[in-house]
Amino acid sequence: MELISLKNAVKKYGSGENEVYALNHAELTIEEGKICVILGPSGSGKSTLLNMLGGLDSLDTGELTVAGRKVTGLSQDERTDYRREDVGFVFQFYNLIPDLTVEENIEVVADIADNPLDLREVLEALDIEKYRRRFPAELSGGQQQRVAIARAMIKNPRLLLCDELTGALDTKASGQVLKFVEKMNDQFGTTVVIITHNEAIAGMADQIVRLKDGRISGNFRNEHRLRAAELAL
Ligand SMILES: Nc1ncnc2c1ncn2[C@@H]1O[C@H](COP(=O)(O)OP(=O)(O)OP(=O)(O)O)[C@@H](O)[C@H]1O
Repeated sequence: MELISLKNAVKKYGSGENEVYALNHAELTIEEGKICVILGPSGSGKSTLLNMLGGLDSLDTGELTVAGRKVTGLSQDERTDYRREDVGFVFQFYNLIPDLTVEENIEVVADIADNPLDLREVLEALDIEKYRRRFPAELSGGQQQRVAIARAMIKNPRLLLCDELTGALDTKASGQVLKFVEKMNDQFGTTVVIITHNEAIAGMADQIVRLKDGRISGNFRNEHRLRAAELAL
């Protein structure tokens, strides 16, 4: 079943000579329960696309539907509801709250979720139970990213959006973090969209999308999907 449908998406920045099409009539569908990796050079529109999918920004023209909800045309408040209910975000730099413990970082999101997962289940799934009373600064980058994934997953989102989630990690920690992303997809059935510069990550995708100058320049089903543990990062 289709989770995401993006039709004729246009997003422009600037005007006159400085006008840039960050998305230029982009069309994309992503099936529920799949892992989709979006690749593209710097400036190709990856972050713009992710911001649209996550309801952080709105299109100039075109239509986005996620889980049957028409995201284009939602008011600011409705978009906030969409993000809160349906989308988990993971960014390159973890964005954890430094003064809260691991557990508290996750709980603050659980508290505003309509239908959160069980905290213990999420801590166990990401193998971070042992760090629950630590503060972010007491953890390695890879461990912090696992906490960030837990925080995104606790609300049981339909969609997990990951923006360069291994960009600040070494190869070993990157592999570990990707294994946990794959586990979220397996265990909770969450649809995952990963935006990255790293071509090797595409190996774990069911769907590989390439962006160039705001256009979808490639969109393939990956028939020979690798497990995250097999990636040559
Ligand atoms: N707020 C903005 N104001 C003006 N131009 C913008 C803005 N955001 C993005 N752009 C432009 O839109 C285009 C797409 O940018 P975007 O950040 O989506 O690309 P990207 O593929 O994510 O790049 P990177 O990999 O460097 O993050 C670029 O030309 C960028 O300069």
